Amino acid sequence: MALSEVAISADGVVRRFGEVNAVDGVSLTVQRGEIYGFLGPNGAGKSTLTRILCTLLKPSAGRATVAGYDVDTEPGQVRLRAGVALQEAALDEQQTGAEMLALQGRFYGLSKKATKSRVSELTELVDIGDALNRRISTYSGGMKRRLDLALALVHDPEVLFLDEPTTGLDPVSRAKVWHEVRRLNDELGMTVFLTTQYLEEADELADRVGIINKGKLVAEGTPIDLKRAIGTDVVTVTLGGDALKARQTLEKLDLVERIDGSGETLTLSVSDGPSAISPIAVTLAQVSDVEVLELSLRRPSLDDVFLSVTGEHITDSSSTLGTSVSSHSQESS
Ligand SMILES: Nc1ncnc2c1ncn2[C@@H]1O[C@H](COP(=O)(O)OP(=O)(O)OP(=O)(O)O)[C@@H](O)[C@H]1O
Repeated sequence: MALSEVAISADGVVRRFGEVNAVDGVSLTVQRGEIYGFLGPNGAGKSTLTRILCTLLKPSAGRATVAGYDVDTEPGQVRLRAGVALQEAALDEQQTGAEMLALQGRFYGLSKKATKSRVSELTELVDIGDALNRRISTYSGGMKRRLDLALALVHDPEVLFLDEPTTGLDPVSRAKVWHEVRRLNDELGMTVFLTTQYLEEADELADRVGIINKGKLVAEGTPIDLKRAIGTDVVTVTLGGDALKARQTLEKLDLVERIDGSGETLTLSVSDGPSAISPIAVTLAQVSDVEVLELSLRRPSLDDVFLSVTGEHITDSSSTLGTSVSSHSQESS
């Protein structure tokens, strides 16, 4: 049978928990070989859709396929072709990494010989080499995630599901996971469906991003197209002194389309950032009792995309991995 070009499809998928529509009519398509970033705040419905696609949860309505098979009616076929690393890795702390990988190999019906050669391939692929023969209880958080990733790959899946693969990891471990995901995609052409609440992660890794809020897909596209569609640049001003007075003055400038934020830091939407920045600086310099502590121009971020479609920021600073969204989005735009 020819391999389907569509790796994942969801058509009007709904999942209810009592009164809550955790997933509320999501339709999306992921092509083979894509990295699809499913971005949204806590409780948006990311894990629920992932669990449905991995056959761990039944949809209340709608239809979904993975690798061409229906997740509801052909779950066995889907499981053979899908690798899954969920948020809570189910690792047995008393076993070694090698033992768990061998067990997983047997679970998928690989012979002892095939499992051994697969384990050595995986050791290289996910960079867990010398820790494999240690008990999992000695692993760091990053090591556990990488072992979990290796476990998801034992049966050489066509589609890899990663549910928030870097939540809680330090920057070095996070960079390693990103590197591995890219390598799996580049070298093996593996399709990756990755949920994240981190803007940078979606921006860095995903070919396309779907933004989910309250169970609904509210925007979808390449990170660059999504940000371009905002149509404005962003000027951020940090002020000392009478910030309210500064804001009122800025509101009178025609070139400022919108001002968000309160207190000392204001976010100004402008259609042409480079030509707006100097009138803004000159205007602020003329306001008495106001000091400009910082003035910067940036391209829109995925958070600005989220803001424009939902009226809210995606979440607090935890979504930005502790780095400035602005500097990152400037680099990647
Ligand atoms: N088993 C369940 N029973 C009842 N409600 C649930 C269940 N699982 C999820 N929910 C609810 O469904 C909604 C979506 O949850 P989900 O875990 O899919 O969100 P998420 O985007 O993955 O968030 P997080 O990043 O916090 O994991 C939330 O309101 C959650 O409380």
